[in-house]
Amino acid sequence: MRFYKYHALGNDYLVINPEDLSSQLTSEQIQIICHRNFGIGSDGILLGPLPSTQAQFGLRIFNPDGSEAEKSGNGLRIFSRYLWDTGLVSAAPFSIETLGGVVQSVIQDGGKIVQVEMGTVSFWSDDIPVVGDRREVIKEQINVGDVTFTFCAATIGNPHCVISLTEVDAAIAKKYGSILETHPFFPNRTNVQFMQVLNRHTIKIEIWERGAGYTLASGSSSSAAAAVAHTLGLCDSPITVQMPGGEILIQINDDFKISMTGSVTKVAQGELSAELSDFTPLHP
Ligand SMILES: N[C@@H](CCC[C@H](N)C(=O)O)C(=O)O
Repeated sequence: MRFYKYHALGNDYLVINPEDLSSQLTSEQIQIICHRNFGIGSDGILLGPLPSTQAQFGLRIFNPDGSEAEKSGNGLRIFSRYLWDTGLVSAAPFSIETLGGVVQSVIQDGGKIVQVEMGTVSFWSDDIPVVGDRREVIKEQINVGDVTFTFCAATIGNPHCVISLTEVDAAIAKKYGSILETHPFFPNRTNVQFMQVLNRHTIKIEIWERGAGYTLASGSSSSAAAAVAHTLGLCDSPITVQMPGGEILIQINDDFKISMTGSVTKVAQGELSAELSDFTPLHP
């Protein structure tokens, strides 16, 4: 089975073309392939191009724990670059259908930069989802052990919990991320961002991803956090999102439509050993 490995600001994905699969990928296979020791190692798998009646291409996105994500901003930039590298698209905009909706991509700088129209951010509880009465989830309280955070929740197709603090670092994301990811407020779990506003056009985020854990960058997290900063009146579009892996530019229009621009880097391509698919580690 062929794979193509790319990273987007250190958030790495494997592209697998369904034409190279003899059968559906199982959750266990996804977990092994993504495992940093027992497999190739990645923050997820992009399965495509798939047929679509809504867009030129279809895409399915899987997290390293085997769960399926509705959307992935870095994943969409990487998949767009794969389509460019394989000659399936040109410089003209093209559409991709995901579980979280249809997006439009434009290749820039020979594939090194990709701009994606990510769709519209919603803060409504029934869209995200968040339990409780239907409302926009803005500046609510959430208890994590003996700590209470003020958070906002948003969706850009996948769920996000955004916590604004005066200072953020990797340690706080790693300490509280997994508890917030699986908090009962979020029936489908959630991605988590700890956000520090640096100025009216710049934020810094530390990320704990649903089904992936701590990652160096996230496009959908950047979209959600920037939208929260904007709706709280703390930032104005365009917003540069600083992450450990690098920066993404987020533009927000008056209807909260999000445009995301960021880099993509090709890492490798190769063949997955048949032996790997048969391997079942004791503790994956
Ligand atoms: N890294 C991605 C997010 C991938 C999906 C996320 N883990 C989820 O389950 O929603 C990004 O760049 O958006």
